[in-house]
Amino acid sequence: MQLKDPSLLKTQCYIDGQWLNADNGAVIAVTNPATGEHIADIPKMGAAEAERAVAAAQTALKGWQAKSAKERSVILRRWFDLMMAHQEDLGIILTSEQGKPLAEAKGEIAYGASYIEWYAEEGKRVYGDIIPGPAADKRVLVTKQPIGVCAAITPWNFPNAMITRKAAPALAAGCSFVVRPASQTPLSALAIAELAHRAGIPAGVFNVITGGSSEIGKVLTEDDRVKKFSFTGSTEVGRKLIAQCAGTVKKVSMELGGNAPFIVFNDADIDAAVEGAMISKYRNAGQTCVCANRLYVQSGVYDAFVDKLTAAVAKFSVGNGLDAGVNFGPLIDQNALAKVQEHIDDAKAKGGEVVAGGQPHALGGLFFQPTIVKNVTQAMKVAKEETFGPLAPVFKFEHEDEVVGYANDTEFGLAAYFYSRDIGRVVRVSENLEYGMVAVNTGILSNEAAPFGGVKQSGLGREGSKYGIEDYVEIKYILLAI
Ligand SMILES: NC(=O)C1=CN([C@@H]2O[C@H](COP(=O)(O)OP(=O)(O)OC[C@H]3O[C@@H](n4cnc5c(N)ncnc54)[C@H](OP(=O)(O)O)[C@@H]3O)[C@@H](O)[C@H]2O)C=CC1
Ligand SMILES: O=C(O)CCCC(=O)O
Repeated sequence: MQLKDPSLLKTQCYIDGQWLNADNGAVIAVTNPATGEHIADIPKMGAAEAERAVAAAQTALKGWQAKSAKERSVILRRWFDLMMAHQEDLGIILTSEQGKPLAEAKGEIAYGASYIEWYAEEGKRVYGDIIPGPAADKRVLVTKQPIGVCAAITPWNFPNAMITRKAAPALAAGCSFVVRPASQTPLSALAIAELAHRAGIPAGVFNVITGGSSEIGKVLTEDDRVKKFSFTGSTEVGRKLIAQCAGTVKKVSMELGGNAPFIVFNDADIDAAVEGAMISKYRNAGQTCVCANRLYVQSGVYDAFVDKLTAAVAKFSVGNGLDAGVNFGPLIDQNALAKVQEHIDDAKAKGGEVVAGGQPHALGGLFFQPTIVKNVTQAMKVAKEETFGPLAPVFKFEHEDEVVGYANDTEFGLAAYFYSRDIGRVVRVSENLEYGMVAVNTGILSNEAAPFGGVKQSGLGREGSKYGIEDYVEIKYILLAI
């Protein structure tokens, strides 16, 4: 890895301001999904080290919450500046462990850093209220206080932004934080810790621990010192972690699976819809929870849309994300490839027609061809399950009510997209889609100013925006008799 600042490549955990190995010296290998090359070994820590990280966060809490919001803001702003100053190196580390093309990785660094910038400001605006009391001699005061030690488990698909999106509001509110990143992508998390150290975040306020997911997860969800737990990942694991948090009645936030519909009506701007589908479907090789999973196209524009999408997909340059010109990287692992292939095979067996891709890429390894299948129906697996890969299944529909019914026929409710130029339809469909986020005439909706999150089994809580910090504070009511 050619870094301008090689000291950003950390291979130890960051606990209580110290760089540490696992007690027993065990390690986990990190490999580059594009090349299979071994990049680093990181500590395989367990319950004992996790308890120490929680203890450090508990000890550091007092000093951090005693600082003024403005003092915390100055430190967070420094963290943001450092992240942007090292955007190129952080991008290279991210691409090397995760696979997404370098331009996308650098985009994620800026996106991740934007949450730190946002909450450096928002932390100063955690307002309370003074409410007229129930009697003339009473005043009701409402204040918001940091919830306490916060913990998080994050996934491999956004190794930087899924950490900053949780840590920034926590730290801005005056909480301390322990994160356990995915074992496939720990190096981005450790680089973030190095920059937290350089920014002057006090020891114990921000901790990164790598290692066994169930062992560490058990401590982070069951230790009573942790007051708030946040997770991004699959719905299956999320359910388990919510249950584990129940024993100590922790506040939880969950960003879980999606099954995003992407609807194109006859009155849409088809070129804009194709452009939106390209980014919504194929960003990060289809591995985001807000990726379009089901493309519903009205019959009048179905053939034109499929033809234009097929032409656009043919222009992808697949390869190692660090190579110039590459804009489509590998998948994360063999399980991911197998799931994409399973969904394609199921669709083909039930009458779907592959019009682009359809199989592993000639480059071999973890590369899969960007794929489009047409003549897809509700009977196929792709209608119900999240593919989390580069497969665009295109369904045909006739009527607005029919497609809204299909779109809502899922236990998930994270993101939905649609294209239409009819203002009445835009309002109706936006209101009728049972999703936490709806994008109209655009294929990308994530930004730090907006509340990111889902309804139904896609999760609990919101991240980003003025709403995101609410999860990291407790409301205290003080009754004042005068
Ligand atoms: N909402 C989203 O953004 C994401 C959704 N997904 C969905 O999940 C599917 C499977 O992906 P996968 O990576 O396996 O997702 P997981 O939900 O299994 O992994 C997400 C994170 O949870 C950790 N984890 C897994 N099991 C436990 C456990 N029992 N206790 C504590 N932590 C745990 C993982 O650790 P480890 O390091 O061991 O993997 C990782 O850090 C994808 O195909 C996709 O459909 C996946 C990732 C992100
Ligand atoms: O897949 C995810 O959970 C990360 C969301 C990506 C985004 O913020 O757009």
